[in-house]
Amino acid sequence: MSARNIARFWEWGRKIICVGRNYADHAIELKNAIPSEPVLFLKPPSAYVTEGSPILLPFYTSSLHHEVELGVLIGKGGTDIPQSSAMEHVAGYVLCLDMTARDIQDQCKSKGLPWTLAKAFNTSCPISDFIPKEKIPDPGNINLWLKVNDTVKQNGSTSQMIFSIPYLINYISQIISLEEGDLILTGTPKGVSSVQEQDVLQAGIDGIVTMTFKVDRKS
Ligand SMILES: O=C([O-])CC(=O)C(=O)O
Ligand SMILES: [Mg+2]
Repeated sequence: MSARNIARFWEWGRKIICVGRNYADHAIELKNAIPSEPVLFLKPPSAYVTEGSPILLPFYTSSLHHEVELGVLIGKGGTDIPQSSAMEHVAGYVLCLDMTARDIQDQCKSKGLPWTLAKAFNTSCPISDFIPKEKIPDPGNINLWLKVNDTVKQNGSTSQMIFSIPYLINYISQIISLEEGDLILTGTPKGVSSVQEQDVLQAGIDGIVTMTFKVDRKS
């Protein structure tokens, strides 16, 4: 069997672990408390979508939001990974969108129900090309941006994260063992807003990567 290619990790069927409220400015814009420990939720691998395919509006939402996030790709698995060696477990990065049915999430929050319908639907995790680790020497200080139809909506630095990447790898791996090919979405800065059918979303990491996705409705 030929060696698997980490650059096509989304085909491996591994976990997508998402961190919520990791930027104070975004927690505040949605009137959430600033967390004292990371807020975690999951997306299934069927949430992945790559450039060339559209983001599909779920039929049950009227408020689909974009959230641009840095994705950290695990290259070496582990349990109880110490912060001091956490970065040795990283293979690289991807730019991600944590697409969120905000109206459904609000309903789930008020009813005390899980966020699965709001966060885990097909195409809820658009991703860029794989970015090898060496291309981002300091992932704690890069700029993420997102435009909807050429209007800038989000523009924030990963230096604003409440919980750093080593902290998140240590915290998550004490609860959910990490495996090669798992992806951690590290949360979104402020500026989330709703998108409509036929909108074009462009996102990037300054100097590193850009990606473009169209929003469509399932035919
Ligand atoms: O706002 C949310 O839904 C939580 C979240 O995913 C984030 O902060 O990135
Ligand atoms: Mg998010």
